[in-house]
Amino acid sequence: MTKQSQLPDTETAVNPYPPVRIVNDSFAPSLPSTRIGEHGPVTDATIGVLFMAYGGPESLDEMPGYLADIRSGRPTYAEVLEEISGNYEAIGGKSPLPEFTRAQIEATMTQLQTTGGDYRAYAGMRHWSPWIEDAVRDMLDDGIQRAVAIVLAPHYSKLSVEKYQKKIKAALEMYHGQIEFVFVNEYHTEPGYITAMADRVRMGIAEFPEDQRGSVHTVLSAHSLPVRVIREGDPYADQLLESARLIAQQAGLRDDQWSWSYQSEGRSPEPWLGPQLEDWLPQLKEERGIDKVVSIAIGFVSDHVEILFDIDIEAQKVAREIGMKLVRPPALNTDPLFIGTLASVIHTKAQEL
Ligand SMILES: C=CC1=C(C)c2cc3[nH]c(cc4nc(cc5[nH]c(cc1n2)c(C)c5CCC(=O)O)C(CCC(=O)O)=C4C)c(C)c3C=C
Ligand SMILES: [Fe+2]
Ligand SMILES: [Fe+2]
Repeated sequence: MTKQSQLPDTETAVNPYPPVRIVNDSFAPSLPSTRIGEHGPVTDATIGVLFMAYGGPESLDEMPGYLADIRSGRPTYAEVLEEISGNYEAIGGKSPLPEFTRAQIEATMTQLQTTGGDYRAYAGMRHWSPWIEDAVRDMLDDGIQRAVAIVLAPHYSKLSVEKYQKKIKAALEMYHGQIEFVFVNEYHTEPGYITAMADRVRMGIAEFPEDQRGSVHTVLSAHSLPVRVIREGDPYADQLLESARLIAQQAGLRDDQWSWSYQSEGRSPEPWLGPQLEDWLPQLKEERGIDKVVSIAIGFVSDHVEILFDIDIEAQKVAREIGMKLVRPPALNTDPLFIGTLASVIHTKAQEL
């Protein structure tokens, strides 16, 4: 999300609302249960796989609760609620993230079944239902003793992956349960992920007429974080650049044919990592005369609001205003190379159990 509303003190807080899902008769959530796919009897050989994702509201009614959780109970102001709800309205009134998450888990489990391992899938969201805590409770109820935990985000940060992992540990304490977990921390240099992203670059360039392709510039981006976090030693920014260089190399881009930017800066007043995509595009145009761009968000593995709104609507608007053609190929979603990567890192990690 962008920093449209830096907040004056005078605004009115509209919550804390409790972060609970509002359910009505016609509501069918994409992830109605933490258990995904076949769930027969658990044996000593069974390995649980806990897939974790950010979570997203599936109706605008859920927005106050969702934001209350993201903001860790700090009040959400009316202007912020209105602005973020407006962003979701612009992309269809709901987050597509839970649906993509389910599809990614189902596809990964199909791949994992070919390894001969007895894997059982669970879904747990960090900021919305079904919660990571629900998944851990269901795993304990099912008698799971050993498990792999993976976040549907390839880069490690103490503000992302570590927080998901801490939720598992807190849930085990809360339920006085014991499961031996091994954690996939990152998979940002896995060849399948890199190749799948490089394919997206090629896909984007192919959208331009053949005689223009040599002058297309690719901007790789990821969610910004406060600069302070990186100064404290967080590996997130280094991992992103490592991925970006590998993707550009794999896509056959020269150094002048690609660049890096951050996106979706949060609202806190401290400095966030930049440049932000919507500032970087005009700079590319002014300083280097670039007017054809492919935009790829390499830190996200599915199409959700940070892409569908922040790039497809906001960055597109900036591009149009400066006479730039911006192409944004689809996110990885259920790309077989990416799904193969997930299955392979999970299976490799499971050997540690
Ligand atoms: C690496 C860090 C982050 C990733 C990846 C990330 C993904 C992500 N975020 C949203 C939606 C929202 N995020 C918001 C705030 C927010 N996000 C991060 C970090 C990552 N998010 C931070 C540090 C913050 C600030 C939190 C705070 O304490 O205020 C918000 C709230 C409003 C806003 O600031 O814009 C939303 C909404 C999605 C959908 C997403 C993708 C999976
Ligand atoms: Fe955001
Ligand atoms: Fe976020």
